[in-house]
Amino acid sequence: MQTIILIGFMGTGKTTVGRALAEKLGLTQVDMDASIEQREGCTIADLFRDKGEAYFRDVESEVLSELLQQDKLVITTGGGAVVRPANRELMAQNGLVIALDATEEEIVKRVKNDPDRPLLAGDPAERVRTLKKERAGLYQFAPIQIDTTGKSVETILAEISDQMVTNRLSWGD
Ligand SMILES: Nc1ncnc2c1ncn2[C@@H]1O[C@H](COP(=O)(O)OP(=O)(O)O)[C@@H](O)[C@H]1O
Ligand SMILES: O=C(O)C1=C[C@@H](OP(=O)(O)O)[C@@H](O)[C@H](O)C1
Ligand SMILES: [Mg+2]
Repeated sequence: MQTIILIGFMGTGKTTVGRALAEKLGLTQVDMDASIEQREGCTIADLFRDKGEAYFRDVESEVLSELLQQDKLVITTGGGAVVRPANRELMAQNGLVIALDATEEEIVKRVKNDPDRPLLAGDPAERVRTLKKERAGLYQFAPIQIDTTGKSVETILAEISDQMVTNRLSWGD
């Protein structure tokens, strides 16, 4: 079984759907943000505050390349892991990439009361609108694209399976 990588903007459900997908396929889920927090011994919010975003991006890239050396994982990335072209290339070459999306309104509804996303601090609706525009296109390299708006996790898993068949993709041996 090859490694599966979930990408998508913040709040599109990568961590949540990845957990269910790993359970369904009998794989281990590794959430990159959780790995970074464990490695650095602090929360993502603390890391941004104390060391800055550039430092976070360096750790994120290291964690990604280490995880991609293993098979049989479901890796749930942070929404900005696709910003560096080298990371996108690594993902495309070393796993099956699934992109999740949702409307701005749905994302804001899901994350507005969550203090754990430093890039959405202040006015979450404005931050989502601006950042989502800035990052438009960076998630398009995934062969599977799922709009999660208004859908249950079960429906999302079913749509992933449907697209696997339609696009003649395999989970690997
Ligand atoms: N399909 C869904 N429908 C409604 N709420 C969802 C859905 N998927 C995730 N959520 C909720 O949205 C929030 C963000 O989900 P999360 O999995 O952390 O997203 P990501 O990892 O992409 O930032 C969580 O509170 C989660 O419970
Ligand atoms: O989009 C981003 O730049 C980020 C997304 C977050 O992960 P989620 O997408 O799981 O919220 C987390 O990695 C960090 O706050 C930065
Ligand atoms: Mg997440």
